[in-house]
Amino acid sequence: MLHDLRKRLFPEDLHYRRWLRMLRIYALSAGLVAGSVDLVVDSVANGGVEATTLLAASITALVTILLVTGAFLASREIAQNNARRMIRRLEDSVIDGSLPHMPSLGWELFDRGREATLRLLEDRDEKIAGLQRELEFYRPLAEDMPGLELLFDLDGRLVWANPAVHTLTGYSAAECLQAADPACLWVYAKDHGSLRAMLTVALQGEPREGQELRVQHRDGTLRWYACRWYSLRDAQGGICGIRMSAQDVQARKDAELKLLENVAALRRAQALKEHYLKRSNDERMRLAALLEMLSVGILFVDHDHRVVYANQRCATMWGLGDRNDMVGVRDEIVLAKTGAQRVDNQAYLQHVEEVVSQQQENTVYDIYCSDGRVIRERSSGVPSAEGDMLIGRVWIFEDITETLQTQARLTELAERDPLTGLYNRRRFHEDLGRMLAESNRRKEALGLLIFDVDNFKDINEAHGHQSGDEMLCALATELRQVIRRNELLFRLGGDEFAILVAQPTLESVAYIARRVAQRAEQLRLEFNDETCQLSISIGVALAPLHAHDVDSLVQAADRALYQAKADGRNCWRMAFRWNGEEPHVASFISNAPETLQ
Ligand SMILES: Nc1nc2c(ncn2[C@@H]2O[C@H](COP(=O)(O)OP(=O)(O)OP(=O)(O)O)[C@@H](O)[C@H]2O)c(=O)[nH]1
Repeated sequence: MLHDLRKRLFPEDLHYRRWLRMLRIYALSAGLVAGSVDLVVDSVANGGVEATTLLAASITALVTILLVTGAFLASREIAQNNARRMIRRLEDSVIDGSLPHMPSLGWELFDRGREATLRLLEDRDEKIAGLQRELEFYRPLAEDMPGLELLFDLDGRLVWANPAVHTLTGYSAAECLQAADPACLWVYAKDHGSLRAMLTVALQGEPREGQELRVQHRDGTLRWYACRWYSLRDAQGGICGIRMSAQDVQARKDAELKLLENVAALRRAQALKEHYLKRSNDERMRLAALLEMLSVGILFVDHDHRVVYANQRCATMWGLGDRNDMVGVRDEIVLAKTGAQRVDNQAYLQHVEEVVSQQQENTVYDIYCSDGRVIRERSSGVPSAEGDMLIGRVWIFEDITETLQTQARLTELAERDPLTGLYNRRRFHEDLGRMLAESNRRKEALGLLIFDVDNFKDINEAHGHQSGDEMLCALATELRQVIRRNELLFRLGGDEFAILVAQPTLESVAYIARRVAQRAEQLRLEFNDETCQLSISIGVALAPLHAHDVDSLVQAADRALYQAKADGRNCWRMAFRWNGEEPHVASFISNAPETLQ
């Protein structure tokens, strides 16, 4: 049995011999103990113990104790050596991954330990096999990852790279592993520092996400990658390596770049828009201030017929209160509210209807108000910025009452003779042209009487210029009373006057000439207690009887007047009938009206 045990557990003889030697020592010790005990027993049985016997027995016992102690120590060393040897075998088997040859020692304690160890090892093998299967399962996943997958050890050395590294960088996994600085083999030079910083942080157990760097392919092209760093931990939780997982984000980078460009373009556009908006607002404020300062009322109505803008002048002009209250109100409401102020509201509404429906441009319409005001209205369509449509209509209201009054006064001044208050030569020519045209159009006659005070120079010289003025004024006043509704009296200048007669007959103008001459003759004025009297000479011409146009009609009347002067004054003469030749002056005198017939 010992031999078998030796062969199974200790192939070397050294330990066996030591063990055998120990057994012999035990046997010898047992013999010595038995001999000494036998000697002492014999001595006791023989009736006494001799000193020599006792000494011999004592020495024998002492030797026996020493032998047993030595055997015990030797067997303990052997046991320890055997245990160490088994442990070494276990360690070896753990290292090379094989189950150790552990035969039974035949001792219960050792065998229990052996069986427990074998169970542990079998468990370990099963786990290893399981891990192996898992590894085989996951390996394709790791190797087929589309991005870069790299493993670094704790010294930052690359220990594994997935096959995709070849496609993505142009360097094979083997080339990467052999390179002195494999990561920097294909990381863009400007990003080497970033990569080292990321690796350092990851090795410190603080991996970060979202860091990006550029990978430069062997062919020189650059692409952006997003890196994720993971700490690989062992069973005790300590960091045993670093995994870097990098995904191509070039498309996202391109999109981001495009987005940034678009955002920049948008910002520029926004800034430009704000700039123009500010300018537009400034412009609007300036325009609003300008519109408020204008003396005209301004009303803008959009194409939906609602008031969009009205200045305060407009609101005040039409008695509509605050201009802001007008905004948003329909134009028909505004027209209705202001209708009572217009003399002929119906005509105005019709005008507005025509202007709006026919989209008339730059129309002018004078609105006569019941309070005496005259408001001139102008309107025009407002085109859109594109110019393809009208966005509304602007109405401008100008109170021209004062203007018209001033104009009337100026016209009066320009057309009136300041001395006598009669219409002057300018107005005479205007009215003559207008009435002659009207007469021609209606195929009616027009009569012209031109008369001159006889020897007025003498009156001036005799009584003074002032007296001459007074005489002229008195004559004008007198003749005003003679003039009828269809007759107009003018002072042509100096002592010369004229009368225009609408729709005359030869009889009627003769009658007027007589009447005028008589009233002039009857006029009496006192100068320096001296009664003064005057007479006039009259030239008469009719259109179209004696002339067809203004100049020839005046000329005919002038010639008749000249004839009256030549015939001794204080008479009237009529031009000859016009027969296409030079008109001849009639030789009728004022006190012979019957000869007209
Ligand atoms: N007082 C006064 N005299 C005027 C005015 N305008 C012109 N005269 C004068 O009127 C006179 C007109 O004279 P004439 O018409 O040429 O001659 P006349 O003396 O009237 O003689 P006949 O016309 O030939 O009958 C001139 O002496 C002018 O100086 C005026 O406004 N006031």
